[in-house]
This record gives sequence, C-alpha cells and structure tokens, in this order.
Amino acid sequence: MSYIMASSKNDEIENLSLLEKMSEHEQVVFCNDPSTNLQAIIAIHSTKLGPAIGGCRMQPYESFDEALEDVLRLSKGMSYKCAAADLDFGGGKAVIIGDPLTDKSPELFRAFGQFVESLNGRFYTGTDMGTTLADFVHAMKETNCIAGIPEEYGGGGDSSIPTTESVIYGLKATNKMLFGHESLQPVTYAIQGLGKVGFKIAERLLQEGASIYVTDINKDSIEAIQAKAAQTSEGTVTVVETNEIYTVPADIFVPCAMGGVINDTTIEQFQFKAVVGAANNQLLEERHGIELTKRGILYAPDYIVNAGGLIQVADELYGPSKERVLLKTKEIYNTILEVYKQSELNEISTVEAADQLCEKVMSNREKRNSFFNRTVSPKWKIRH
Ligand SMILES: NC(=O)C1=CN([C@@H]2O[C@H](COP(=O)(O)OP(=O)(O)OC[C@H]3O[C@@H](n4cnc5c(N)ncnc54)[C@H](O)[C@@H]3O)[C@@H](O)[C@H]2O)C=CC1
Ligand SMILES: O=C(O)CCC(=O)C(=O)O
Repeated sequence: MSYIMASSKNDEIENLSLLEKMSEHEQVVFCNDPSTNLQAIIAIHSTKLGPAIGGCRMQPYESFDEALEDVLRLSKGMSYKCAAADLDFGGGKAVIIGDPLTDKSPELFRAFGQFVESLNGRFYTGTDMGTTLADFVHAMKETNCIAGIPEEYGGGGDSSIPTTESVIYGLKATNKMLFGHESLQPVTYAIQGLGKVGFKIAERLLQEGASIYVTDINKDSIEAIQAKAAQTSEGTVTVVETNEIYTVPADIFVPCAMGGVINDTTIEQFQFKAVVGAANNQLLEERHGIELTKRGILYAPDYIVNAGGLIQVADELYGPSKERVLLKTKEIYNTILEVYKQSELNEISTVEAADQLCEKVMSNREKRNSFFNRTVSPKWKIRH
C-alpha cells in the first residue's frame, strides 16, 4: 500500500487538492503491489445503506490524478445508482491502472483480490470497462467479495446482459416521452462503443429493425456488427469515425464507452433529441446536464438507465434469480418516466430531478436502516 506524503510546498498544494477531491468519500485505498505491477485505487463513497458495491475498471490512465478523479466520480455515482434502484448497498468503485490488452495476468487480479479482501466486507466488486468475468475468477481465489461471477461458479453471469436490458427500457421510456410510443424501430440511434454493453444494444436495435450509426476504436467490433446487420432484413448500420458520432443525424445518442462525452464541445455538435446510454459519468460536469435540458435534449441520467448490471450483481449476493433481476430492472422504465415528469413539473433538468429523487431515498432509508438498530444483525452479511 502506498501513502501520499507532502515533501515540498508544491507537493502540499497538490496533495491538498487530492484530499479535497476525496473529502466526500468514506475511504480511498491505494493498492500497490510491485511483484505483479498492480497499481489500483479503491474508492468507497458511502456504506450508509450497506456495503459499497461497484465494478473495477482497467484503463491505461495517463496520470495518477486522472485515475483518482475517475474512481472518485464513479464511486459517488454508484451511491446514487444504488438508491435509484432501491438496493441495500452503498457506492464504491475500483480502477486498475494498466492496459487491459497487455497488462493483465492472473497474479495481478489475485493481488487485487487480496486488497479487496483486506476491506473485510466493506466493498464488493466485479467487471467494468476493460475487465471481464475471467479476470475475477482469479480475484475470487483471494476474496468472497466478488459480485457478478460466472454462472458455473454459482453467480448470475454476465452483468452486461441486464445492463443492456435496462438501457433498452430507458430507450423505450424516452421514445414514449418523445414520440408517444415505446417502439424502438422507427427511431435512429448513434451508438458510441461496441463493447460488452454497446454491442448487445446495437444487436437488439438491429433485430427490432432500427437504423443505427456506430463507432468503436476496435475494428473487430465494427466488423462483427456489420456481419449482424447483414443477417437482418430491416435494420441498417452506418459506421462512422470516432469523432463523427457526435454529429450524425440520429434521434438518440447512446454513449456506451468512456465518460465525459457530454461536454461544451460535443453539445454544440448534437442534433440529437435525447441521450440514453450505458456509459458511466457521461456528463463532464453536472452543468452539462442542465445545458442539455435548456436545449430541449432529453437526458436519461446514466446512473438510472444503466443500473441493470448493478441490480444483477447485488441480487446475486442473496443467491442468483433471473426473475427477480428482470422484475427490478423493468422498474427502470417507470423511474425514468418519473424523472422526466418531475423535470417538467418543477422546471429543472433531468439530472437535478434524478439527484433529488435519490437523495430523498438515501435520507429516508438511512433513518430506517437496520444497520443503526443494534438489536438486528446486518442483513447484508452475505456469502461469509
Ligand atoms: N458492463 C456493464 O454491465 C456496465 C457498464 N457500464 C458502463 O458502460 C460503459 C461500457 O461498458 P462495457 O461495455 O462493459 O465496457 P467494454 O470495455 O466492454 O466496452 C467499451 C467499448 O468502447 C470502445 N471504446 C473505447 N474508447 C472509445 C472511443 N474513443 N470511441 C468509441 N469507442 C470506444 C472499446 O473499444 C470497447 O469496445 C462503461 O462506461 C461502463 O462503465 C455501466 C454499468 C454496467
Ligand atoms: O455492472 C457491474 O458489473 C457492477 C455495477 C457497476 O459497477 C456499475 O453499474 O457501474
């Protein structure tokens, strides 16, 4: 483990800003294991509603600050995501600094698992961008606090399937709001990122006969979706360069790769009527959500619309049940419509409406939480 130490005036200023960034969080753990080249950060935003839960992202961050910034934003988002999806968990997230294509090894994920285990049940984790179920099979050898594990190991399996489902519910609710019907077909979509989630969304939209624009830095994914399109009779796919996806004449932008893609530069290029996607932290800053509303672009807050995966991984800790997961995931349709309704009614952005909804849930639930009633043992003593 490494610790930040101030060694000069400049360092002190640097470290202060790092500390400021961390101040909303309960705990931030820096994981350093030279023998496996593991450098990771685990951020626990809140355990007020239960143990923190959130996936682990692997990315070749350009700086430590960039990785820290990412994990802090992501873990805070998880607290809101848990509240919106009505789960007894808090927000946490992890990032591994490294290239998922070249820097993975079983030992690295075992070392990561040991750090997770050291948190003694305060943090459950699993896949995210750049990591797969196979990676966590190694981590599972060191800790029980892995969620979203393969079915053959008694888990719920690939969480990108319910995440896709939840985004589809978000799209249906948005179409209902925009066009007065839920149908996916007569609408055009611009999908950024054809990974675990984006590819499945693209596939589903093509099956429904929709027209999609797609982009990805990975040529294999592009070829794979073109092959799928060739098999469908109605759906069409148009491939564009990565920087062109913001400008295409689609009805709905579906970001399914990195965060921060809604910013001053991209908003100016949008012709979209709505943004509904899986990517975490789509807004560079909260004010960009307000800007979307001002411009009449309907924004489905990411942490509500992409909660399907979280619902499955959290549910799995009580024993996997696909039916339960589907029931809870379906609720996202109503939650999104409620957010749109509150945004209209109170003349606020959809981000503000969603945040208010979650903050209300958090404060109400905190008061009732059995964790604070010492006569009841914590209900989330899971799998130990
Ligand atoms: N997997 C899940 O169940 C969940 C994922 N999310 C979020 O959804 C997003 C996607 O997640 P996954 O599909 O699991 O990740 P993934 O790593 O499987 O896919 C990401 C895709 O984006 C592509 N990509 C990267 N940079 C790009 C760029 N500049 N332009 C276009 N494409 C680019 C990658 O090549 C890859 O195909 C992430 O933000 C993740 O945090 C959120 C909730 C759950
Ligand atoms: O989907 C997962 O595997 C875990 C949940 C999560 O990290 C997320 O929703 O961002």
